[in-house]
Amino acid sequence: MLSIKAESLTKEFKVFQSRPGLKGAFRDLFNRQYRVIRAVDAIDLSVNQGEMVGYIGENGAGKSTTIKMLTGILQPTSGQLLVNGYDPHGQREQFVRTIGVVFGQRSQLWWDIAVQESFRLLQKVYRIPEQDFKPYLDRMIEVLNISPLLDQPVRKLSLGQRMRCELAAALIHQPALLFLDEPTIGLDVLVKENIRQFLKEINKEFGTTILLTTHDLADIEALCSRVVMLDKGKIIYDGGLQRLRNEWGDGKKIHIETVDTYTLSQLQAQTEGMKVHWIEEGPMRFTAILENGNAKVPEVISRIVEHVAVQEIQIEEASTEEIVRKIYQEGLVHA
Ligand SMILES: Nc1ncnc2c1ncn2[C@@H]1O[C@H](COP(=O)(O)OP(=O)(O)OP(=O)(O)O)[C@@H](O)[C@H]1O
Repeated sequence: MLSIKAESLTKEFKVFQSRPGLKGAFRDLFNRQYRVIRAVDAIDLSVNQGEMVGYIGENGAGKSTTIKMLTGILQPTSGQLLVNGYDPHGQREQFVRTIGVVFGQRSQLWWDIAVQESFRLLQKVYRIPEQDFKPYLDRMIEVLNISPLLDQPVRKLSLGQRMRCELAAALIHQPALLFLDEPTIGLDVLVKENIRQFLKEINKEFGTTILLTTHDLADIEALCSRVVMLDKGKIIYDGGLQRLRNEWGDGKKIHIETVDTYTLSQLQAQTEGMKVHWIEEGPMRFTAILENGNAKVPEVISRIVEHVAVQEIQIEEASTEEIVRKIYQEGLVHA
């Protein structure tokens, strides 16, 4: 079953443009001029139930605008959109019961009341029967380790504590789809790791679909097997994290330490016909740089170990962060 189905989804904003000078301001009074910004430009996106998808892009790429349409906050300018089988904007009331939302900067908990009171209020908002509410909430409290925080007002919590409570609040009605916008921003390493672990668990146990928007690519690496990359309102990559690495992560390096002394040409000879560039790092240390998906690491290694006495081998892969930076710099469509 599809959680999200978007076809040619587009959002345009009309932005008022003022003319310079006093004369311009006067003319603006009678005849306003607008410029149209296409924040999201005819995107097609299908997400299956249970998938964990990373939605990434530079500032202003159109991520928030997409999420706002997917959560029903904004009405699309054009295109088709079904989320959990609903039109998010048109059928908002039924639709919101099927999603959970965590927007890093905004809270859905009431600031001045104790956390558990917020949970109770949300139970009423979503009309969750007590027999469903209690055991599930107890489970969240345990896994997220928020029991000591329940009787504290939200304003007294640290960011990491609040984030864990936000997650419990977003999941209190057991939504099929969870939207996360920068869920680990500003958190320390340990809390980040706990939250990632928790998200993996709920995805596995309840089959919750997760759409994650983040600038922290470590979140994506830890959680998502699929990445959708947006640039100027268009999807420029939609596929596996591994494919992204294979296609863009050129410069994959193999560091080799040999037992005996070899010349550079002896090593070069082993990978003849392959797109491998060799560098001599020291008397018995060499580096092979593999070109973009053409030369495969296992094949290079097996050719080397057949004829060269090797002491140590180390493989260095480009990080997702480097790959993404490169894609934006080169501005090429590889998908
Ligand atoms: N309400 C609005 N009115 C006019 N323009 C808008 C509005 N909201 C967004 N935009 C414009 O649409 C484009 C996409 O913005 P959006 O906030 O979706 O990007 P983003 O990828 O979420 O960026 P960031 O990572 O900075 O949050 C930008 O050019 C932005 O200025």
